[in-house]
Amino acid sequence: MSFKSVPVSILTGFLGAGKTTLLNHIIKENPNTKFAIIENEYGEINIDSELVIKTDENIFELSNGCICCSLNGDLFEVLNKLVTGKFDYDHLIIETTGIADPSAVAGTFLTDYNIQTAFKLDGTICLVDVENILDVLGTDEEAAKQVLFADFIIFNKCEGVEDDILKNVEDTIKKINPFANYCFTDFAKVDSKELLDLKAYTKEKTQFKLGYNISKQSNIFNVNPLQNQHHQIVSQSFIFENSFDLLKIRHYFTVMLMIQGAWFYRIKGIIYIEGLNRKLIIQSVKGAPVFTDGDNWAEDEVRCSKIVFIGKQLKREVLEKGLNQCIYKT
Ligand SMILES: Nc1nc2c(ncn2[C@@H]2O[C@H](COP(=O)(O)OP(=O)(O)OP(=O)(O)O)[C@@H](O)[C@H]2O)c(=O)[nH]1
Repeated sequence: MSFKSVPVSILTGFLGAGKTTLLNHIIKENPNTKFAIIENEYGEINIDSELVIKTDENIFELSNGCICCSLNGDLFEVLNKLVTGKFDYDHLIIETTGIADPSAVAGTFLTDYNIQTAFKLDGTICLVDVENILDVLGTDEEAAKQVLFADFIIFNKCEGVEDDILKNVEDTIKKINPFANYCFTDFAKVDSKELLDLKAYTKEKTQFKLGYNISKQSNIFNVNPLQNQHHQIVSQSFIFENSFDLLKIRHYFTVMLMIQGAWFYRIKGIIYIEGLNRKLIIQSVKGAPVFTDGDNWAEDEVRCSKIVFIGKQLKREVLEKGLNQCIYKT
């Protein structure tokens, strides 16, 4: 049983804003800190945990739902496991889904007496994709909740964005949340020492932030009971055991996003390509796909592809048919 009060940082930000990129940056910048990481993915399969750089961190996955609503019970279970198990860690980082309301996650640490004894919420960090945020704020209220609740805002993906657009984004975000500290960057390169030591949740500030009275006895399952709807945002996850044809799959994603890109908020996948010893990573954030090399397949690893689509009005059978056409054929 651990009796130390471990600091907790919550990473929030809309789909594809750069949360996993920040997480990897934090891990790299702090080799002497042992992190426990909770990865929540809005799909049945968890891609992010495989995209986090491999160290000896303790990584826990919460998939198939959003941490701020249906998965709150699972979060509670992982926290119990961390407290009662033989895990060695100095700091807990929770990467929420891109559509999570971080106040509900923070509430877990502020309303449950046992959890409060073991963990100390340090702060909520929100990634803002400066290229997409204005569009997203207009259509998805989750994005505004994330900005509103943040203690530190990272304006990410700034390279090449014109100054007047940046200024517009900054003004808009400051209107939503004038209290957070913030910085502008690319690939989430920030001073992580400062980020992990925000000390944002003093008792007085907490009550103000959450907007409701905190009772030591309240039950975490009752936090924000009405906010378990994420509009029409759906996720469709696929696992394929057969290998894909490199040219066909690249062509499929490029053309599909060109024609129907508006419906897709986020695509990420780890793809098994015939003839390649490396995994192929596909990423798309409201736009053209980006393909990068992943790690080599380990000798004992079962090769398969995992692909998650998140967006509106996504038809599973159509996606499945398209992907099936890209399977490698001899
Ligand atoms: N050009 C550019 N790409 C970036 C930057 N930061 C992150 N990316 C890329 O944007 C994509 C999404 O980044 P992630 O870190 O996975 O975003 P995320 O917020 O964790 O995504 P979800 O968990 O799906 O919501 C990846 O392909 C990143 O490499 C940046 O500053 N500039």
